[in-house]
Amino acid sequence: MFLIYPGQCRKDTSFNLGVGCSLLYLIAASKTELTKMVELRTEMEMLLQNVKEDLQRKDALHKQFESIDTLAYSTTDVQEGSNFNSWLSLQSQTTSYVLPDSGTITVHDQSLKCDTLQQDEYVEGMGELEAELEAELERLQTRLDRDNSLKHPLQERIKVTVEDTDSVRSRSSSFGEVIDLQNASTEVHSGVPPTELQRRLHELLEAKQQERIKELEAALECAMHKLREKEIELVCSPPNSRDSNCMAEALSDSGSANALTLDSVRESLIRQEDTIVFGLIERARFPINSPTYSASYANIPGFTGSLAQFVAHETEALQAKAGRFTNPEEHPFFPKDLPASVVPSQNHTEVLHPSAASININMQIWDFYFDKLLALFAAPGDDGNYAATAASDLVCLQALSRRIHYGKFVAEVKFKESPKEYEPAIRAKDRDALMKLLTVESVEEAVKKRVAKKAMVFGQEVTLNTTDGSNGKYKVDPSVLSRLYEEWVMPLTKLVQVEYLLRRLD
Ligand SMILES: C=C(O[C@@H]1C=C(C(=O)O)C=C[C@H]1O)C(=O)O
Repeated sequence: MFLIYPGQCRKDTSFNLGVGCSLLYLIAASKTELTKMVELRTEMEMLLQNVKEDLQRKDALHKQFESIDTLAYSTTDVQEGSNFNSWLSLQSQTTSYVLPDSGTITVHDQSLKCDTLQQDEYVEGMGELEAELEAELERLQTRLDRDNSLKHPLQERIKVTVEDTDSVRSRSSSFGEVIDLQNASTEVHSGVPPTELQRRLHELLEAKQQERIKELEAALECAMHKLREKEIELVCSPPNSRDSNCMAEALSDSGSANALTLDSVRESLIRQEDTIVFGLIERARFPINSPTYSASYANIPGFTGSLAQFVAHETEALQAKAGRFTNPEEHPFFPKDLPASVVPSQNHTEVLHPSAASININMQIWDFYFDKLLALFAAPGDDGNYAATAASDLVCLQALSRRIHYGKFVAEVKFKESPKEYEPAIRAKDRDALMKLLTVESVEEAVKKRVAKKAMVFGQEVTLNTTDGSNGKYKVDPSVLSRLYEEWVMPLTKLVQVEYLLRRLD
């Protein structure tokens, strides 16, 4: 059984009222919060929608860029290219930021999950993207402006060149274009394109230059030809070349031994170079023809030796009878058993000391000629012309022998010019000292160069279809001549000089 007091009943009622009010307040507060949340969500949705639209716009722009990138980047420098690349990478980064299902409500749902930091980065990325895009657009515009303005200066340049070049101006009209200098810019602009004008101008200048080059080449060839003629004149006409007798050359007009000078002796040596060069050229007509030098091949009755030896021996025997070796300039290769001269004796001027007759180094000459020199200028092979080959060899050998033994005359002149210098070394039989005294290196250098040149001049293949008459081929390699003189002719000439001087005071 419950007993209800009137005071207790009032208390309960007011408590219930309080709770009810609190609940109402809470409901109202919750509603406000809910409204705020809905507003926030709407704002976020709008924001994302804007971003999405922005991206779509920029995507479209990007595609536009790509379609014109050939134009834009053909003249773009590296920096611009790298800027654009960085713009693209930024764009792709940003795109990937919102890519999953962009354009659907999922974006919104996902965006709603994004924290504040992500949103800040996103907005920042978009700002950069916009800035980059603007920059690219500006660059593109500038490039287009530049391309337009380029045409004008080019025309100006052409105009100036045309004004400056009278001959070119006259030729320009020959192309059917009239370039009016007052209205040049407008005419050129509306007429022939500047690049075409430039190309033609270039062609004209090139043609003119080619013409000039041809003129100069012709003049050069002419000068070379004249030079060559002069060279041949000089080389082929040494002084005192009228007489084939070397002594006669060296003794000059007076014909006395005292008329022999170092200059005249050297002139004679120069003349003898010609004989040697021609001798080698003649021998070079034949290949080596090695049977010529084989004793077993020759098998000549009553003679032991090769065909070359046989020919030399028999030729010398005949020439001895004809008086050849009564001349102090001549030295036989086979002096043993030489027949005496059968011709009236010639009055050879006695220039040399009588002991000179005992000097004959032909064996050394024979050896270096067959063992070393021949293979340097005669082609390998065998054409069967052994007799002619042997005769050619003898001509060379005799020319070399004459030249080398001419050292006796050189030594005599040198001794006569300064006997006091030579006498001590002669008495002391000091070969080295004598060799030093008689050696003149500068003369030797000149000799080597000259004989090589003679090989070029005398031994060139002469043709009619080249301007200078030569095709650059030589019958004997010029370097063989300088080597012949350097290694054998001059050293042996000096050896003869030393030998002569050693006997000079006997
Ligand atoms: C023949 C001379 O003597 C020496 C020998 C030379 C030669 O054989 O060509 C050249 C110079 C000299 O060293 C000379 O002085 O002319």
